[in-house]
Amino acid sequence: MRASLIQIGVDEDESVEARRARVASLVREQAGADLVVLPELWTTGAFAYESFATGAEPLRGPTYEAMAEAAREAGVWLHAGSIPERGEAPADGGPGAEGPLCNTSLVFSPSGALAAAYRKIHRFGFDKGEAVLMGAGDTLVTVPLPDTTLGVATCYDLRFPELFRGLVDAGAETLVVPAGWPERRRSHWTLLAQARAVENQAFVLACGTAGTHAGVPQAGHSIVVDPWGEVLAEAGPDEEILTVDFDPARVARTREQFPALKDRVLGLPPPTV
Ligand SMILES: NC(=O)CCC(=O)C(=O)O
Repeated sequence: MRASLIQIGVDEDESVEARRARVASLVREQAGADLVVLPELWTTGAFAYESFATGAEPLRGPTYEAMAEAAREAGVWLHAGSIPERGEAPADGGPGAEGPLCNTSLVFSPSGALAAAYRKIHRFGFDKGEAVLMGAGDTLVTVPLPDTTLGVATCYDLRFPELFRGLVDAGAETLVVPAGWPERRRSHWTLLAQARAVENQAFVLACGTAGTHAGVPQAGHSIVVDPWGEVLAEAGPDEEILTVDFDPARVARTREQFPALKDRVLGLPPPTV
């Protein structure tokens, strides 16, 4: 299987419309790949909190349309990263009522059909930013492809191993993590991507952004890790397309030859004091 991770530079000197057109063209250039992956919130920037509301789109908005068409034209599975999605206003909300905002990932099939939407479960920022501006998803999402099953998670989710175990229990073999990870915590990014791969005996495809937005330099360093925890490919700090060939059958082989997942002990009682 060939995957291309498009590590987009997200800077404020490019308009959302220009970036959307540029990204659509980069996706089209990946014809021949099986899977293309984009980062988190690449239209606005994951740390551009003031732009979440102004840059919000309905699920089937301009980014959806552009990415569906690009996936179809390239004939690839496309994890189109995430958008700030504005949900529908509640029917009884009164005039001017707005629907909730979510950090929503979109996955398209090679025919351009929406295969899955995943609303980020763990929102970043503690008592600020995304954590207060966005609503949280509550549903795990897997996507069956012809040769592997994707399990999807977004950025800060990478810090929560139980989410990934849930995906593995649901059949995931390739864990796809779009992100807008800051340079300041780059060592965590690499370490956590490798940890999620080793503990789940799965491929991890983690695609971040480059550039600087809202004063936050981005880490870049998109990374592909195999089920043994080895780094198959890693990008540098700048905009880059990271292309990697991998054999999805290695997941089943690794799980068979080193069957640690079978030794899980679930439902332990709390410690006694
Ligand atoms: N956009 C994010 O989820 C950022 C996460 C992050 O900076 C971290 O976990 O560290």
